[in-house]
Amino acid sequence: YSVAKVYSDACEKRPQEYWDYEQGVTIDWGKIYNYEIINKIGRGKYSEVFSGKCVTNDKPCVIKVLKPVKMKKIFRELKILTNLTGGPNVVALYDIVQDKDSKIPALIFEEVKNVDFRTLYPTFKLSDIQYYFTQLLIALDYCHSMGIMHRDVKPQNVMIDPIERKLRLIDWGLAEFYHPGVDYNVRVASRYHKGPELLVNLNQYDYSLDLWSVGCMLAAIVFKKEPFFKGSTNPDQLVKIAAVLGTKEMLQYLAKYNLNLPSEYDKIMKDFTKKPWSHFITPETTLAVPEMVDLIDNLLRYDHQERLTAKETMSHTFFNTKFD
Ligand SMILES: CN1CCn2c1nc1c(Br)c(Br)c(Br)c(Br)c12
Ligand code: NA
Repeated sequence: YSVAKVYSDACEKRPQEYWDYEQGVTIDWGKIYNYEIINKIGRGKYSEVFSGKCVTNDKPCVIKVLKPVKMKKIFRELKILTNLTGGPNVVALYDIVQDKDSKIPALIFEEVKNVDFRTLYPTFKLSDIQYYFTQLLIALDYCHSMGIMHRDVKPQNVMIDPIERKLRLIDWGLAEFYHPGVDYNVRVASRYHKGPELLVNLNQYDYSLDLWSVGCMLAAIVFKKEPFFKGSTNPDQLVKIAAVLGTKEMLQYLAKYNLNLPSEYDKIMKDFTKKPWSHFITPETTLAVPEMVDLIDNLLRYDHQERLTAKETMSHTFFNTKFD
């Protein structure tokens, strides 16, 4: 049994309609003819994404056309977006429109002039990491305080406009409301950013899952290894984690939560010694200052209960040190 260290009562202290999306969501549908599609900018498992324009005010927008999935999942994303929109560094939802014949909802968002992370991150100095990761942590502490885990934190879901120094957390399609004692689906997040709890079927996870993903993002930038844990399959993802954090330490983690290593690991798990973080430092990893390494060490923990919370992370010495 595991309960979140923080914000464990965020949902129960709010009225049922705040978190109960099963009853359906009253949608104040906008008008689809108010929006013009300009270009396709992306496509995922659950949606196609376009740059667009709002014809009434000529403002640019992003149009996320949902692929037909269970209405319950659509209601969940809509409920979460309406609860969070307007919050710090959460992508603003402008409108919800329905394609008249297909009846599929399309979400209209504020536009962020995003620069792809593969181009942007290598330009980061320590002060940029301090600034942008503070903005990301502000968004995460906010959504956690609102009883919501994002569950898909990764560079592709963190839009950054370096000109305006604007950061927005996007794609709340996998986000979920946190309730103590609930067994959650472990098939969430994207492989390279999946926390160990998802890979060992620890279903009672919480907001701390998002902080594992933040740790993966920081380690990839600082140790110049994108992604930091590159598993070829979900089971291999845990092997890649154990190769760094150690196999004995993993077994101690499993024992704490009375979990057995799922059988798919029998043939692939090896007996790895825990690597010191210095193992990843080279003459090129100039960003790997002691304060950063200590921060990464306190995020990339097997045990989700040991990880820093979003608020604790913002108070870590790394964010309170002046780097030249
Ligand atoms: C695949 N790409 C590239 C840029 N971009 C993509 N998906 C986006 C979504 Br969903 C939103 Br909401 C916003 Br805002 C931006 Br910008 C997005
Ligand atoms: Na989105």
